[in-house]
Amino acid sequence: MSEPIIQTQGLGKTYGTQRALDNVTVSVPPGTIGLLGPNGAGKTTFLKCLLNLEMPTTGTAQVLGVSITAQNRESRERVGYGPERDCHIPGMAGCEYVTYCGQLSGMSFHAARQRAHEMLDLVGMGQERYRSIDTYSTGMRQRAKLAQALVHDPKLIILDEPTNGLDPSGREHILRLIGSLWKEHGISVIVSSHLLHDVERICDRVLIIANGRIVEHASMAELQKRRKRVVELSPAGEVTRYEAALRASGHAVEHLSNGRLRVETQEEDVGWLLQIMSQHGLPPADIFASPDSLHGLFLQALAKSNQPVEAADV
Ligand SMILES: Nc1ncnc2c1ncn2[C@@H]1O[C@H](COP(=O)(O)OP(=O)(O)OP(=O)(O)O)[C@@H](O)[C@H]1O
Repeated sequence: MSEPIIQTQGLGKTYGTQRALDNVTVSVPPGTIGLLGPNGAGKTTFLKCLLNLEMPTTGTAQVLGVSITAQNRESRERVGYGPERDCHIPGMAGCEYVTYCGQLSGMSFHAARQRAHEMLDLVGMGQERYRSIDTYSTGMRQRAKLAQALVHDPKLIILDEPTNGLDPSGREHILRLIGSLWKEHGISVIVSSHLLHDVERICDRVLIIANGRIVEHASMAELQKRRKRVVELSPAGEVTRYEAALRASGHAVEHLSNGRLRVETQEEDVGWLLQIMSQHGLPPADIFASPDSLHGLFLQALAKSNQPVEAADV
């Protein structure tokens, strides 16, 4: 198995009396990793501790095998960061800013300038790169932020809400790009997001954090295996007969207030349901099958942690 990109042992962070991170021990292999959790769960604190931007109160951690408290240039050269908030320098043009970030990470001016233009091309930024970032739209700022995270050719980039404020086509472009970084360039990505669908699309591994603790850490493949689909059945009449038939074949059935019957299954299709209906001579009914994937697992993980979830979090 490859070297973990992140390893933590009992990592904790307290602000005054607020425990933002609580005894986190985790080992994360390379790839595209989604960091999920509701507001205030501790995602940003976790990332900032890994980046040595916050000093943990307890525990230790290594990023790409290097202790986070070792203030060495090497770790800055190998890790890129796109923070949630704007981080540009007022008055600087996009290309000047990305070049400057490359220099801060140890590149010469000429190498940084060349690479800045390549990265601005990659994120889909055109001639706007010569304008002051102060005049940029939210989408353009997000692109500039991603370009600066990549400018020094890091082995790992850490992105906090990288698609915030992007319109659908901009979001699609950036998501595809982030999704390709590991597969095509060997750059691991840790992406913190509220958008479960985005994470599900581009990540091969998920960490869920709640109340400062990791409550789930699994590959997408493992999650797929655990995934349950929800099937709802809307019979035209004789609901009790459908219910009895489903129960007789060993299914737990929930009777919903809208008259539908709800069943959980691990089957990909509804052939099993059609078979039961046919065996019991039941007339056709409307069937609604929904893939209850990451969304359901997210809620289950949070329920275990007792962290309340706001509608906006899912
Ligand atoms: N500098 C700080 N001083 C005091 N409390 C803080 C500070 N930074 C974070 N916190 C608190 O620590 C907890 C975790 O915050 P954090 O920003 O890490 O959560 P998050 O999961 O990134 O949230 P969001 O999704 O809303 O950005 C919250 O209760 C927050 O209010």
